[in-house]
Amino acid sequence: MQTVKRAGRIHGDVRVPGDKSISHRAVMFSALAKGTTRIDGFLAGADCLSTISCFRRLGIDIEQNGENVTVQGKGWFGLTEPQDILDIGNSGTTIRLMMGILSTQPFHSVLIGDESIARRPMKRVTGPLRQMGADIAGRQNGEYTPLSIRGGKLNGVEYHSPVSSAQVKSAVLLAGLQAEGETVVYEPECSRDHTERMLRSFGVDMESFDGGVRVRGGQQLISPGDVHVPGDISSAAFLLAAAAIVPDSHLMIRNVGVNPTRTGIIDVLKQMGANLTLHNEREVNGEPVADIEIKYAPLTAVEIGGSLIPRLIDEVPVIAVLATQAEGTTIIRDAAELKVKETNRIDTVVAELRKFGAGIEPTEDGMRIQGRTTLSGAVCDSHGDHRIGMAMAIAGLVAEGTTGITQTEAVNVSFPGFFELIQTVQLPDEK
Ligand SMILES: O=C(O)C1=C[C@@H](OP(=O)(O)O)[C@@H](O)[C@H](O)C1
Ligand SMILES: C=C(OP(=O)(O)O)C(=O)O
Repeated sequence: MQTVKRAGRIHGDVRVPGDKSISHRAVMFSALAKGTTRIDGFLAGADCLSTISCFRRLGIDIEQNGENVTVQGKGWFGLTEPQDILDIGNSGTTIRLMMGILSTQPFHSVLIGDESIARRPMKRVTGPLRQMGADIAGRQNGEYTPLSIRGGKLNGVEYHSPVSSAQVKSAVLLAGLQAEGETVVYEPECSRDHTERMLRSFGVDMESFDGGVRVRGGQQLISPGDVHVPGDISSAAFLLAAAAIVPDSHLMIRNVGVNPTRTGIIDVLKQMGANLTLHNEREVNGEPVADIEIKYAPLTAVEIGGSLIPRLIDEVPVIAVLATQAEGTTIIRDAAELKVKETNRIDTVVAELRKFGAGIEPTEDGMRIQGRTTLSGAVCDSHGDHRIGMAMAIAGLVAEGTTGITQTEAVNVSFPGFFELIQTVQLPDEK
């Protein structure tokens, strides 16, 4: 069991590991482009390592040394039929994007993952890919893993996704890249656009418009040679939250990706009254990057919903922690997608924060959190969900006494070194 003690203050000048979404795509697209691509800043977390292992099984030579990865791409149709099943571990991004890619390949493959993945819905991807002509089988008619895909010739599709999901959008666009004709994906609210940005840096022509993305089939990827992955704003969010709720804190986080489809957490922190500034704003590989400085300031409650939700979906667990320390009632709505992440994050956040004495209620599509509350150290569980484990650790930094968290190995999915890093940025509470 990992323990966290109430912190005196949070201070320092740090970096966080590479962006998970960008790291997955960097490996996938490099494998699909002919020639050598060097990736730096790669997230060597369990999810992105699953992506590497799957592409090795598809015949791609990948050398990985910590944050440095070299991929010997063989072109879109250079992949070979895997001799064994492809195990994507805990990673929803890996399985859904690979479904799109494998649907275009002239061979058979089988995808499995862990028990959390086995509960996550896949019809949202199986459905449009079948419409395009892919032959996919799986439990409950393709809703759940294991999934078996026999790829082949696809036709373009005009797909109106009922959910705002970058994984759905990316899977359909990737399949569309090798389909006959044009593929258009519409979504209710704009989800993260790393696929579109990185594919453009690999020479693909695609049009983003209000409400969707359009791509023409029959395009090949051309490696840019190097891909630089910025720090993950979803990981930085835990440190930003810590500095936002522990009095007297002052923290600088360098080299963080600030793509506007991901910066909902910055908007929310500012709206709550946090003293937060972006420095040295620049663009790297078509992705906006900045250094983020935050100083403690008292917080007030917020209402969060609508188009903001996809821009902060993975940050909701830690936003709930922030809300326990903000004056007033915070309401989060339009976030039913939380129910189909690694855990049902509405249920797990509510159950675990209640152990600290937080005033938090689940709703149909979100939660309602009463602030500000004095939290008491508790023994809580990550439920095997990295973001829940880290959010509870941040709660532990303001809770009276000591907090214990079980199943914390899950944090390696997206933030290896998390507990060591929060140790280095905190001064002990001397009260
Ligand atoms: O495309 C991606 O890299 C991701 C998309 C999001 O999922 P959805 O597409 O299911 O919203 C997000 O929650 C996940 O952590 C990463
Ligand atoms: C939901 C997440 O990832 P994935 O869907 O890739 O498992 C996450 O990282 O919070």
